[in-house]
Amino acid sequence: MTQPDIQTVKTSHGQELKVHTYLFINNEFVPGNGPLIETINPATEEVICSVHSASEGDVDKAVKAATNCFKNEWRKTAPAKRGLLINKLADLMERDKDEIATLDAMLCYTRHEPLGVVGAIVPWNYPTMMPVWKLAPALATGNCIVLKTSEVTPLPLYKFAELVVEAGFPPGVVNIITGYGHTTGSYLSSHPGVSKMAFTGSTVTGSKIMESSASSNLKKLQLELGGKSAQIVCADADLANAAVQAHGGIFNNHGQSCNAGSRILVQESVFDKFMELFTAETKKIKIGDPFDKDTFQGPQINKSQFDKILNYIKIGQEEGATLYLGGKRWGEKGYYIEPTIFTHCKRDMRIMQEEIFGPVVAITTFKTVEEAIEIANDSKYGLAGGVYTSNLDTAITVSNELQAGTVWINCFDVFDQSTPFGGYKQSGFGKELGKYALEEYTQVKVVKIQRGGL
Ligand SMILES: NC(=O)C1=CN([C@@H]2O[C@H](COP(=O)(O)OP(=O)(O)OC[C@H]3O[C@@H](n4cnc5c(N)ncnc54)[C@H](O)[C@@H]3O)[C@@H](O)[C@H]2O)C=CC1
Ligand code: BAL
Repeated sequence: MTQPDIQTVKTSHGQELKVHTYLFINNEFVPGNGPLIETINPATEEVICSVHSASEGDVDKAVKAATNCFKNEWRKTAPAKRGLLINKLADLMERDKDEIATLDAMLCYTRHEPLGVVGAIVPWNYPTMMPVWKLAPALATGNCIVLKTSEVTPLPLYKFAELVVEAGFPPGVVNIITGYGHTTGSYLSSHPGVSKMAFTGSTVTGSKIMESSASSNLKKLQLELGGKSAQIVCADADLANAAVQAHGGIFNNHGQSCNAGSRILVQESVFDKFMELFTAETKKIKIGDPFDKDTFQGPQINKSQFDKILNYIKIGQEEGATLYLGGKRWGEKGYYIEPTIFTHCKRDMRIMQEEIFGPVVAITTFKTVEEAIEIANDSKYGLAGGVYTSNLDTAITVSNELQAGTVWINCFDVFDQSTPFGGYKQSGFGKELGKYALEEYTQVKVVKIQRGGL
């Protein structure tokens, strides 16, 4: 026989309280379908009461209630109204504080503590910047770090290591190692002495690191993974600006950026004009020696990336996209690839879905902003996105609706160390930069003190 929701219980001081023992779903106390769970008074070892537990069906009900409310109401409720409700709840808690305090502890505070030894694994595309994005918040919050550079670009970090010594850091605070991913990287991410892994690289490797974390010691994780970011060019945009920004958005660092705007969606009515401006911008690219100050585009990082990119260019042609510009090796020596533009791309083509990580952009058209949002979100990735428009409503609608961790408006690839960066969906989780990064490298301890005993 099921017990009533409200039970009268006695505290160890003999005080009588009425407590709920049912589940709270959709603002109602409802009986749970799991077994009853006894609440034990740890001071007396006596049963205070039994509470209902949730079966899988109850969990489904609670998730469904939260999902419905999130979609249809709470997400759209004005922050001011949310504030009023939260304030009202606070007033009610204050009114009933004695009762709540009896059921809880009395004096309570939190401490943000370092995690201990942080492991970091970085890629080759920004060999100094990616490590620094991890080192700075890790050290500032009191952690020590073991950082594995990419086996392809170890050198800058060893120069950095010299500066660590010169600056006077105690030995052991910063440790930098190099090695292959499947050996050194895998060992580091499985190491029981490491409390957290911070990783930037491919989504495939990110999921391996998640497995290593799960099977070793449940390390806290921060994963900054791949991307296939969309740049949406609306008909009302300043097209000259859009062409310049979208160009940098894809071709900066030869396309070797996780946030590269490698899909460009152009509103049908301005397609020809945009292509004229964008192509003119692309043709200005000076390819050559990376040490020459006029060079915009140097070689790709290595033969394997070079081959991979050329293979994607072949795939794009085979899939029926129009090769509008470039598409070949540049020169005869070095891993140079011509800046390459595909047009008439279909959203399910591999060049629209997969991270190429090279100077290759896939362009398609759209009729309405709603359609552009749908195409942009049709990706397993969600790192970044952009919209070019002169309409504030459009800018706000697109930035609200894009499933991406960063949205640029009338610009692209703009970074600032005070604003956080990180992905949605399979672009990973956790934030780098800004104060959010500090949270990634700390754990919060709650201290509750029973007053009177001290
Ligand atoms: N989103 C981003 O920032 C990056 C994305 N990529 C994508 O990944 C593709 C392949 O490039 P890769 O250099 O092979 O990327 P990757 O993700 O395999 O390598 C990045 C880092 O992870 C390490 N690593 C590899 N396997 C590991 C494992 N099993 N356990 C622990 N660490 C491991 C590597 O040694 C390197 O330090 C690129 O074409 C590009 O599409 C690559 C680099 C950065
Ligand atoms: N563009 C900076 C972040 C990255 O590509 O990894």
